[in-house]
Amino acid sequence: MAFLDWTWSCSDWVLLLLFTGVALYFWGTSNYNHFSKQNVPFVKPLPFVGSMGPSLLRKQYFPQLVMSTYNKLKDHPYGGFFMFKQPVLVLRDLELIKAIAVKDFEYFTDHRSVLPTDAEPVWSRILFALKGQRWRDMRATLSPAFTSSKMKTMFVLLSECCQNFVHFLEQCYQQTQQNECKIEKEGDLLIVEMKDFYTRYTNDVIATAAFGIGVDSLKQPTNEFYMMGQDLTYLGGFRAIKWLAYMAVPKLIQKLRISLMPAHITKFFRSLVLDTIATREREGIVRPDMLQLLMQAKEGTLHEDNSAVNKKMKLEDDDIIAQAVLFFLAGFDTSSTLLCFASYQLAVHPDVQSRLQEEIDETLQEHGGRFTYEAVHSMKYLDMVVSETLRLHPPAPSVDRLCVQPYILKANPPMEIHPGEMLFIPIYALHHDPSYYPDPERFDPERFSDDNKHNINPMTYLPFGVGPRSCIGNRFALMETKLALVYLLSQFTLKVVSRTPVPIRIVQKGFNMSIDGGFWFGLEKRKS
Ligand code: HEM
Repeated sequence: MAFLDWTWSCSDWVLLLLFTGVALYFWGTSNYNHFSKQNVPFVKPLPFVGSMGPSLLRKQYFPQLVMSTYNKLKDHPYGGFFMFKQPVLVLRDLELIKAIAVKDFEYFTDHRSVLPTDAEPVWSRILFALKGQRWRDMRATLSPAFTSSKMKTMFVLLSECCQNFVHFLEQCYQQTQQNECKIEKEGDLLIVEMKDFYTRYTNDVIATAAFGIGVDSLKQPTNEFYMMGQDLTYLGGFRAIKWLAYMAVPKLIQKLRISLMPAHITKFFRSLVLDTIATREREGIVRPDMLQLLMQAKEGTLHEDNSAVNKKMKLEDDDIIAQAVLFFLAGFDTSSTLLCFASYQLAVHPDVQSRLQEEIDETLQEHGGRFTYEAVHSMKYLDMVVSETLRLHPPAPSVDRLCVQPYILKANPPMEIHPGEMLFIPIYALHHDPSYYPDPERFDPERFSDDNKHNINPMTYLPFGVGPRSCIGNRFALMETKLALVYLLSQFTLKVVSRTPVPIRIVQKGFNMSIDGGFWFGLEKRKS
C-alpha cells in the first residue's frame, strides 16, 4: 500500500504535509462565515482558537476579553465572536437581554453543556447542567431550600463559622495559636492573605450548610474536606488541557468518554453524602442544613413557604450528591472572591470602611450586642458596599444561553437564531459601561443608596445572572458574605500594607478571578 511505503520521496511527504495543513486549516475555520453570511458584525477570529487567542496567551483575562469584545461591537445591538470554533452571539442591547433571559425565556432555557454527560453520570445531574423540563422540575424541587425562612434557619450555622474565624484571628493576634495558614504578626498588625483565609471560611460554610459536617479549616488547615475541595477546583496541568480540549472539540471528548472530574473526588463526596444521610436516617438526626432539605425533597416532604408540599420530582441519591457538590462548586470560590474584592475596596477606601464600622457598631448596640439575621439584613450601608463590589468585580464575568427553539431576534436588523446556537450576556462589560455607570472604575457605594438606586436599569446589574435561570443561591451568598464582613469589621480594621498590590492587576486562577501577588492585607485590632 503506497501510504505505508517508506520509500516515499521527500516531495511526497511535503505534499502530504501541505495537504494535511490545508485540510486542518479549512476544518479550523469552517464555520467562520457564520456571522458574515448573515451580515452580523463580529470580532475577527483566528484559525482554531477563534476570538480566544488573547485569553489563551494570558494577555487578556476573561473579563477583559468580555469587555474588549463588547467595546469592539459598540453601536450594534448585538454581534458575534468565536469561542474556539463555536460562534457566540453577544447581546449588548438591554431590551434584547430582557427578551432572551426573561420574556422569551422558553426559547433559551439551557446553558451550553458544561460536562460530557456520558462520562460524568453524577456531574451531569447538577442543576446548572440540566436542560429543558428536567431543569424546570429540579429547579422547582430545590427552590424551597433557598427561601428567606430557610436562610434564617441556616444563619446559625454560618454564625458559628464566623465565630470560629474571629476566635482564630484573636489567638493569632495574641500569638497563642501556631498556624499553618498564611497569617503572620508584624508589630500591631496581622498580615493575612485574605483569599486563603476567606476560602477556608466559605469552605467551612458549605461543609456545614450543604454537607452537614462541621470543619474548621483554619485550625485544621489540611482537613480532608478542604483538601478535596482544593483538588476539585484545581484547574492546572493536565486538567487544564482536558478542559481546553473540551471547549475546543466537545464532541470528540464526548465520544472518547474522557472524564473531566477525577474519580477519587466523586467517590469522596458520594460516600460523604450517603454516609451522612444513612446516619441521620438511622439516628433520627435533623439539622437545619441543605442536606436535610435535599433529603426532604427526596421524600417529597419539602414545603414551599406558606404553600403545599413540592411534588415536582423525586430525587435519587445521585441527584442529591450532584446538588450538594454543585452548591460547593458554585458557592465557595465565588463568595470568597467577592469577600476579597470587598476587603480590598474597604482597605483602600478607609472613609467607606469607617462608615461601615459605625453602622455595624450601632446595629450591634440596637440588637443587644448580637448579630441576628434581622440585624445583618437591616444594614443599608453594608448592602451598598457589597452591591458596589459586585458591580465592579462580578465573580461571573458573563453568562450563556442556548437556543432551544427557532427564534427571531427583534432588533434592527432582526436575526434568525437556530436551536443549538449560543448567546452571551456580557455582565462584566455592562457593569463597566460608562453610559450606565459614570466613571465606572470608581468604587462608589452611593450608586446603590436609596436616592440613587432607582436610576439603575436592572438589566445593567446582573452579578447573579438574570431571569428564571439566575443564581438559586444568591440569598445564601449575600448572607454569607455580609455576615463575614460584619464579624471581621466589628473586631478588626483592614489596612493596606507593603504587600497589598495597589493598584490591582486582575489575573485568572482556575475558574475565578484573583489579583496578581495575592490579597495581602493588614488586620488591626479595634479598640473596644
Ligand atoms: C457571590 C457569590 C455568587 C455569585 C456571584 C453567583 C453567580 C451565579 C451566576 C452568574 C449564575 C448563572 C446565572 C444565569 O445563568 O443567569 C449562577 C448560577 C447558579 N448558582 Fe450562583 N453565585 C454565587 C453563589 C452561589 C451559592 C452560594 C450557591 C449555592 C449554595 C450558588 C448556586 C448556584 C446554582 C445552583 C446555579 C445554577 C442555577 C440554575 O441553573 O438554575 N451560587 N450563580
